[in-house]
Amino acid sequence: MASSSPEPAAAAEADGSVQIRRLEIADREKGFLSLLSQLSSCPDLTASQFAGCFNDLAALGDDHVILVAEDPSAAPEQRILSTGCLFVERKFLRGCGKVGHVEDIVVDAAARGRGLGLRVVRRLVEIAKEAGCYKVILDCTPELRAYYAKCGFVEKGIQMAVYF
Ligand SMILES: CC(=O)SCCNC(=O)CCNC(=O)[C@H](O)C(C)(C)COP(=O)(O)OP(=O)(O)OC[C@H]1O[C@@H](n2cnc3c(N)ncnc32)[C@H](O)[C@@H]1OP(=O)(O)O
Repeated sequence: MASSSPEPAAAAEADGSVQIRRLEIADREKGFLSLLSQLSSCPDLTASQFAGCFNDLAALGDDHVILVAEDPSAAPEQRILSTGCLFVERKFLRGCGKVGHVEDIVVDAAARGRGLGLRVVRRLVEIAKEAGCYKVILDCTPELRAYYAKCGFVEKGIQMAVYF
């Protein structure tokens, strides 16, 4: 019996055509915001609102890196399969040291379990190391301990927050 073909996203992941790169302004049209809405509240933004936020963040240069994973074979508005962010905090401590903060990691529900989340987080950690950060930290729920352990993180301290 012939085996069924893999889904397009799985095939693109398997043949290496899913590329991880920095966010581009055109990614608004490729499903970037709907992907983020799988993580938290992310109302749609007009092209002008998106461009304003994109340009503000781009002005931070390599201190604010947003990566996306794109499947060029997917429908145009569903090409962004994963994203993650690195914010580099600069300090006086540790001889003007830098700390990397990993934020906003998400993989499209249809593309989970194929190693994309791991690839995005590992790349962000590499970028932080290349930027001279002495550590990389993140906040997550207890359910994600095992996932971030696979990404190379160890549990340290507790998270506290004030929400407005
Ligand atoms: C700092 C933050 O942003 S915290 C917020 C994290 N994001 C979310 O919770 C959004 C919803 N969830 C998702 O988008 C995805 O499920 C993610 C990002 C958590 C994982 O992405 P995926 O691409 O599915 O993970 P990936 O396939 O790379 O898994 C890597 C390894 O971690 C394991 N893993 C993945 N998710 C989990 C989990 N929830 N719990 C335990 N282990 C997990 C996998 O089994 C795999 O292990 P293996 O290499 O031994 O097979």
